[in-house]
Amino acid sequence: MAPPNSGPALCGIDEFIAHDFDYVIVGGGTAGLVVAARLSENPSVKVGVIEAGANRMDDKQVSTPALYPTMIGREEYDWCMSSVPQPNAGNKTYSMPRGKVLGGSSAINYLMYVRGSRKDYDSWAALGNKGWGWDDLLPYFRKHQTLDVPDPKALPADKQFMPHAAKEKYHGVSGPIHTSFNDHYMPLEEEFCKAAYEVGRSKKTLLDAWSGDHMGFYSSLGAVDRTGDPGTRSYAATGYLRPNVHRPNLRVLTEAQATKVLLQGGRAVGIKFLHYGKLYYVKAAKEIVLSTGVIHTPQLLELSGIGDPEVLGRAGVECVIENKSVGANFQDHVLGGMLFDLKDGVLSMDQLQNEEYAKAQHEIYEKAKKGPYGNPGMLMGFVIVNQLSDPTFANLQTFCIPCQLDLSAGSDQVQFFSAPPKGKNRVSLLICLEHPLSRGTVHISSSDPFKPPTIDPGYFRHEADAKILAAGLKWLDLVSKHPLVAKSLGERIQPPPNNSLETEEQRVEYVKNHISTQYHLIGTASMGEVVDDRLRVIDGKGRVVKGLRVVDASVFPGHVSGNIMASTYAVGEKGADIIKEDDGRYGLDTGVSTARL
Ligand SMILES: Cc1cc2nc3c(=O)[nH]c(=O)nc-3n(C[C@H](O)[C@H](O)[C@H](O)COP(=O)(O)OP(=O)(O)OC[C@H]3O[C@@H](n4cnc5c(N)ncnc54)[C@H](O)[C@@H]3O)c2cc1C
Repeated sequence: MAPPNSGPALCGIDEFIAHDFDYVIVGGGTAGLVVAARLSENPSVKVGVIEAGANRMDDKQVSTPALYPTMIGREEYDWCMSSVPQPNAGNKTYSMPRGKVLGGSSAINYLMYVRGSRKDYDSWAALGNKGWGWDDLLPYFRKHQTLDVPDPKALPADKQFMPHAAKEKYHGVSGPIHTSFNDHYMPLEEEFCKAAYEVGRSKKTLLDAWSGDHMGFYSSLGAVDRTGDPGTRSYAATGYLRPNVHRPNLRVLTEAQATKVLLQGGRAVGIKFLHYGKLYYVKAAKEIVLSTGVIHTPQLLELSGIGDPEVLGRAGVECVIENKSVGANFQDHVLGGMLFDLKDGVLSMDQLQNEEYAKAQHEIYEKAKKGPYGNPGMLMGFVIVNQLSDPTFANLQTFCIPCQLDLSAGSDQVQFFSAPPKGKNRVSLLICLEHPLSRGTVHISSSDPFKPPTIDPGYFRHEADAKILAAGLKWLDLVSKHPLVAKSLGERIQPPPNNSLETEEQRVEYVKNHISTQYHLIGTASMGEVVDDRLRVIDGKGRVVKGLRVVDASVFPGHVSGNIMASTYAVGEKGADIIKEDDGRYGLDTGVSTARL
């Protein structure tokens, strides 16, 4: 039985401003709620959280796993931001969905629970960020996770399809975020998996895709709870806040937007924020922790006078602390691929367009929390294209998602999820660039905190990125022609059949004009540049700004292969342990060494 979705910690404005906080966390999202939960474990430490979105823990759009597309582009859930036109990607502007709700992007994301490869994190450490390699982070991956162990009888016979997790070594058994394998999938997913192994000539020894080696193809874990609150999304609000809403030393204010970090003598002392049209201030005796995510963290730093003097000057903000790296190093995973009609009788999630089928499945979900509504698409894999072959380091991720995802409208997320023509069942075969060489920026263009920052993802700024994605498209074309997959496919809808993929030039041209974001933004307050390896904000000369840290996905210094929610939780957990260690009030047994093993 899940605990209640509200409690004293979720308070109103009068109570919030009446508190004296040690720590104020700005952004009650994926990482922010991890930090809030961990710091408030000590009852004598007072923690406040300011979140712009609302508490939607009671909302079925959030809790029903397969309803994720219905939240994109709606202001109750999504910040609804867009990029500037991308000259190397069809000159289009691209939607940049971000969760504006308690739990942040973990409340609206696609729930895929993936970890990068060992080498991804070892590269962070190799850049000089001490303590951020794979071996350092593994305890924090385990600490945030509960692996809901599936009933072996319910699993497919093919162990490659759902690699049995070696839970003792790589997985947590009592962390706040539940992860599980799907208990409903389409036969086509299993066949795609087998075909991809044959085409990819990958090794077949995948033991555990969460062990720092995820090469291969499989149905992934998802952040779906199958034991505590079965069939529902497990996310930062349900995992890290819900069990702690009774804590007297934790207060969370929702629908409050921070507009500035208050600095006094070079030290962060408080936050200015707006709540229902009224301005307020709140102080932090110890620290301010920015966890507002990859777009809003650089925005808040810049609005507060921390950044590149030229950028700040153009926006009419006085530079107080110079650091030219704020808002730079933006990276995203770019998604391309193909769309096929399925042959008559082969079903996909698009069948949910059929009212009768949808009603029947909805009833099954309501009663048993099973069926397509409780099981978002999870079939994925990691591939290496030959020109960049390092056997441990995937440069492409692939997906077989049993529904239409319209890449011809990939710049507009609402259209991307549009339904196929009535009666059609479709499948999307996707390929995603994992380690882009292109870099983008996120900067303010005005001192108005309510004007969204200028987001320039820099898609395909580096020509090699389009070539790697195009090589992935060629690989995907081969998988689609493998007899195991081809037997279910009807007409190729995208690229249209007359759009040849024979030459590299044709493939590059195609991918440049048919991409979507995979929503894996990172890097705008990069470790080593904007924060040090203890996540303290630094100036351009490496000097620490007292009382101010960043803990969210903006601190990732380089990209990881795979979806990044799990890495963000791990960064949140490790960030919290670092803060505890520096605080000195948590006792010896709550430091880094105690991450549960
Ligand atoms: C649509 C979508 C699908 C995705 N799918 C997957 C997936 O399947 N698997 C996966 O691993 N990853 C996925 N991701 C990525 C992953 O969810 C994010 O990278 C991660 O959750 C980011 O965490 P964060 O803590 O950095 O930011 P967020 O979780 O976005 O948290 C930031 C919080 O700060 C709040 N905030 C911002 N500005 C202010 C302000 N000024 N004042 C107060 N509050 C503010 C926001 O409202 C938000 O709650 C997806 C992301 C999206 C958007």
